[in-house]
Amino acid sequence: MGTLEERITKSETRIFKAVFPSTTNHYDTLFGGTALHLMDEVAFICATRFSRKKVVTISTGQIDFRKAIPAGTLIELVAKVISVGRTSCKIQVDIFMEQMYSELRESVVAGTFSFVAVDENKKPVPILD
Ligand SMILES: CCCCCCCCCCCCCCCC(=O)SCCNC(=O)CCNC(=O)[C@H](O)C(C)(C)COP(=O)(O)OP(=O)(O)OC[C@H]1O[C@@H](n2cnc3c(N)ncnc32)[C@H](O)[C@@H]1OP(=O)(O)O
Repeated sequence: MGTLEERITKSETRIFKAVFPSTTNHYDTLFGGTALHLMDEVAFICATRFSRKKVVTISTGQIDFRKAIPAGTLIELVAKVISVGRTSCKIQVDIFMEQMYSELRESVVAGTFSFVAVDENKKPVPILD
């Protein structure tokens, strides 16, 4: 099991994607709904790896789209547990954009997602045993 800090470190979750035209809008930048979908997915994986329990999304915090993400770039989503309650945990998700053919990398989107651990009757249970 390990300490709380070890669990948080171990559950940090990263996903890379290439931004292809199939995921972009009429401005040729990543569709916001696609970004939200990917953020919820990586946050869900992080919360699941942290708790190793069934979790559901209870809320999202403010999501800041600081820069548009053009087609033809790479993105990395990084999810990390930032707070732990009795039945819930909050996950910070950052999206970093990278150029394909240079080392340029910058933080472009950030937000938080909260999850609650639930039992088979969908009732909240402790997030950690
Ligand atoms: C195009 C290709 C498609 C491909 C496809 C791939 C899909 C790739 C996507 C993957 C993504 C996966 C994501 C899956 C996860 C869902 O999809 S879940 C679906 C959406 N979520 C739901 O339906 C949940 C609905 N809500 C509920 O069922 C109930 O509110 C819950 C969660 C069981 C909680 O019940 P409750 O009685 O309200 O709980 P209560 O005891 O009051 O509070 C429980 C905890 O929540 C906290 N809480 C309550 N309200 C809030 C709030 N507003 N904010 C923060 N914390 C709160 C409380 O403080 C408490 O925390 P602790 O202090 O114990 O730590």
